[in-house]
Amino acid sequence: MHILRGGRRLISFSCNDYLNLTHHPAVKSAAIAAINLYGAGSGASRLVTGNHPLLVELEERLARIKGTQAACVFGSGYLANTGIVPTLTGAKDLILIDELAHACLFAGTQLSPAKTMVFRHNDVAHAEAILAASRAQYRHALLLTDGVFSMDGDRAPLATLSALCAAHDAWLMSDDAHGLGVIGGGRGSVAAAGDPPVPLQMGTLSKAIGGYGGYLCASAAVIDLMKTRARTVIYSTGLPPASAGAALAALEIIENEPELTAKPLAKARAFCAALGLPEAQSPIVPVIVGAPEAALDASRQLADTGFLVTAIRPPTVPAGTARLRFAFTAGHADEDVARVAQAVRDIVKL
Ligand SMILES: Cc1ncc(COP(=O)(O)O)c(C=O)c1O
Repeated sequence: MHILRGGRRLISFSCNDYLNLTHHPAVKSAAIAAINLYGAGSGASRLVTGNHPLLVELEERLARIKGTQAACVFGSGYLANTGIVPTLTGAKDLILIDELAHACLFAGTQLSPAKTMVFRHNDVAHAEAILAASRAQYRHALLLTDGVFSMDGDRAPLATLSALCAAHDAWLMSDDAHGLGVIGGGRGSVAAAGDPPVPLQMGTLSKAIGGYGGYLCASAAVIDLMKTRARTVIYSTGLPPASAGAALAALEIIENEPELTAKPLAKARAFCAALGLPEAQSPIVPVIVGAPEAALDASRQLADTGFLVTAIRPPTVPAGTARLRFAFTAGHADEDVARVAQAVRDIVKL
């Protein structure tokens, strides 16, 4: 939560370590124990000799939390998305993707020969219009969305998208990188949406889980396909034991400490209430400033006040929407949330 920058100790509102598990004693001990037992690295692709028992345990646990038949762990969230999308789609298929979906979902579409069409952000009617006009010309259709959008903090309408996909015989895939551990009682964005059918639930172990790695939770048939076909599984070294061990310990905490998992969203909501912003839907709150220089300047001024809040600029976000991106964690003191809100009020014209 604290970061040393240029010799100064700043309170960070820019870290995705929502539950502060990167430094949790049980998580660190589990990583050390995994190294002691299985070594520092996995030594090879999982298909060769890199498939240590902790990965299997982790997959079982992720599948249980997400309520799917099975799961596949990848080296990272980026590797997951760039592996999953081209494994599921071919030249005769159609991909629909939300315009604000994460860069690595777009990277996945670039690795697929399928036709890709972009729908307006969270605009189910636009996605429906595309499916109504085009679905029949393609073999399979895959709709891609973030569950929680990483730069805006809003959530996808997963229940409506699920119904849309069912009506048009399309697969729905959600990226829950910023949902697991912090919404839906800790189970993520699908749970928060009331558990609608979402057959492909991807995520990362690098944010609320506090470590590193990616995953897909899905049916046993899809997971078998990933483990035998996804290039980022087959041709990449298995996740190191320490990361798997740490993730298992983190998930144990997430499943057993609902009051902890509720905190980041509560802090984000207190911040929004203090500034008169719309209620936060996740621990991520953007304060849109507009011009890139203005965002950089506001970030510098906040640093002078003792807060690290990174400016996010195009091309990461659309032109004209440069912003301060706040990420709230369980460990942020209520006084610091109030103080940073006051600083924003002083620095940014809202
Ligand atoms: C929505 C989303 N998906 C995927 C990723 C990539 O995950 P990883 O950092 O594990 O590669 C990120 C961020 O890093 C993200 O914000």
